[in-house]
Amino acid sequence: MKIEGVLVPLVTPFKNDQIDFTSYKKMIDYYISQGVSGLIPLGTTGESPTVSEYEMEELIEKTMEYNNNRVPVYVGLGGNNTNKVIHKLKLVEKNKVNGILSVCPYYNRPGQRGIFEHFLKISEATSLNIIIYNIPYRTGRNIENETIFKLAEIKNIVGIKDSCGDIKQTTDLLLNPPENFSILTGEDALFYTTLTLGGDGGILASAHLKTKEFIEVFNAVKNNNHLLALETWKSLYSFIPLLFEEPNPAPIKYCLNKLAIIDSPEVRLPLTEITSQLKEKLNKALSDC
Ligand SMILES: O=C(O)C1=N[C@H](C(=O)O)C[C@H](O)C1
Repeated sequence: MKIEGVLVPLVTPFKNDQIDFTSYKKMIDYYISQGVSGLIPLGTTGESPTVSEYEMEELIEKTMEYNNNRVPVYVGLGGNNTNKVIHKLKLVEKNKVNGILSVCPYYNRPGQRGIFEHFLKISEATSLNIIIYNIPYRTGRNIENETIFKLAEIKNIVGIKDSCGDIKQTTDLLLNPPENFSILTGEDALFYTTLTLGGDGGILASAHLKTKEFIEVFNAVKNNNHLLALETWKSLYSFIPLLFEEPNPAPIKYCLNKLAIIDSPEVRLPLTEITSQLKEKLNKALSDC
């Protein structure tokens, strides 16, 4: 079954450096009420690099408890040590998640064969569905379309979160979509473009804000109402870059705190609070939220 629509890679709210589960439950209830198609804890936006294994287990359990089978849940689980990722699978499989979002190995910069073998070994170690995550500007490595086509033939590799940063590569993939394989953008500014080229949706940090508008763009394109889709997209297009002007998710957490959705905007080092200049810009942008 295709994964489609707007999926939110949930921030992990902290308060005094502890996970703030009260805010987290409020977020989950809020985004489900807005009509999102899925939740993704422990993505980049969830500050996965600075969440401990113990916190990860608790966060997944609480996600499933608060979600209560309302929408699909895909957990961010990736790394650059294949055996370590496989070891961590056990922490995820205890819960009835729909699958994992697994980032291309980073820092050790494997070749295409290594990238393929990495995901093949993970796919053989679990029955969970896997969405592969291609984001060269973070990992230092691009998963080429040729590798994606080979990975798409593996039964439980069910889709890709495409942040390849190359519109030709993205277009070539979208115009030659593998069968039973969902193509979701992770490049927020390309959400509308991805949909018009036949993409299935997006995993969008920016959809923490103006969530209904993102969903309206998706629904309008699916209903071939491109006038409405484009008009709605124009209202979002200038807002999105503000949320990435400083390292994600600090700008988003600032906005969620201003909107009283989370109790604190704190992030964990090496991420830091946003500058007063960006706060001013976001306050202006939020005034019409
Ligand atoms: O956490 C995610 O998933 C996403 N992370 C991207 C990033 O921060 O590079 C942005 C995208 O919206 C989703």
